Amino acid sequence: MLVKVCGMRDAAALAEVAVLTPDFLGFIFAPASPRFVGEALAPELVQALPASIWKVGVFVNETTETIVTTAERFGLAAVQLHGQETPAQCEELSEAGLLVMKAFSVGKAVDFTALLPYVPHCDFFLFDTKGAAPGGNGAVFDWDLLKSYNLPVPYFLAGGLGLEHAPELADLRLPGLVGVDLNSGFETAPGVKDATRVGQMLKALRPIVT
Ligand SMILES: O=C(O)c1ccccc1N[C@@H]1O[C@H](COP(=O)(O)O)[C@@H](O)[C@H]1O
Repeated sequence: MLVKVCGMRDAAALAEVAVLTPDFLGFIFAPASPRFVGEALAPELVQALPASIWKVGVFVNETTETIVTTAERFGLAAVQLHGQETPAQCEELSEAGLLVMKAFSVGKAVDFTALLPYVPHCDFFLFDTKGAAPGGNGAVFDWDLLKSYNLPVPYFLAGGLGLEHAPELADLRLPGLVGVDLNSGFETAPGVKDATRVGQMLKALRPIVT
């Protein structure tokens, strides 16, 4: 199971979590989020992270130009699009050399056919719980809705995941599921990850991590 730890904005916590070598580290560039990177992290700090960790910029309805400029500034190799971004914008970002992860909000039902135009332009999908904010709502959705997923794009499961979900996630088998996204459930304050809890989750999901 791939693990993405999202919403990094505290330099000390970032250093502690990076040592645990999650597969992906996420940085939020949505100004309305309490996890907005803003001036909290120097670009050089993000650029200096181990090359083995994918650095992901999370954006909500930003222009392609802003996303590409931010990615270059922080040395991001991947983008997570967490708003109403179009398939055409996914294509532009993919052509700019970025790994593209398109997030979709899940409510009481999902229509996977609506995702078909995104298939050729995305490396991953991410399913998150529909809520008041575009992301980071800290709520879990009904994972059974993903049992009928039949598209060729692998996806991450997100939305309110916490350490209490570790046993269920370790055994979870859903078509297309390749990873999980850890965010507000692993914080001592918004944007301050608790490396101890992240480490425990990694150990549960990737038992070879010591
Ligand atoms: O975390 C945020 O503040 C945020 C803001 C805007 C877009 C995405 C955001 N986070 C993403 O939301 C999901 C679920 O987070 P949570 O576990 O419910 O806190 C996750 O993919 C984050 O990357």
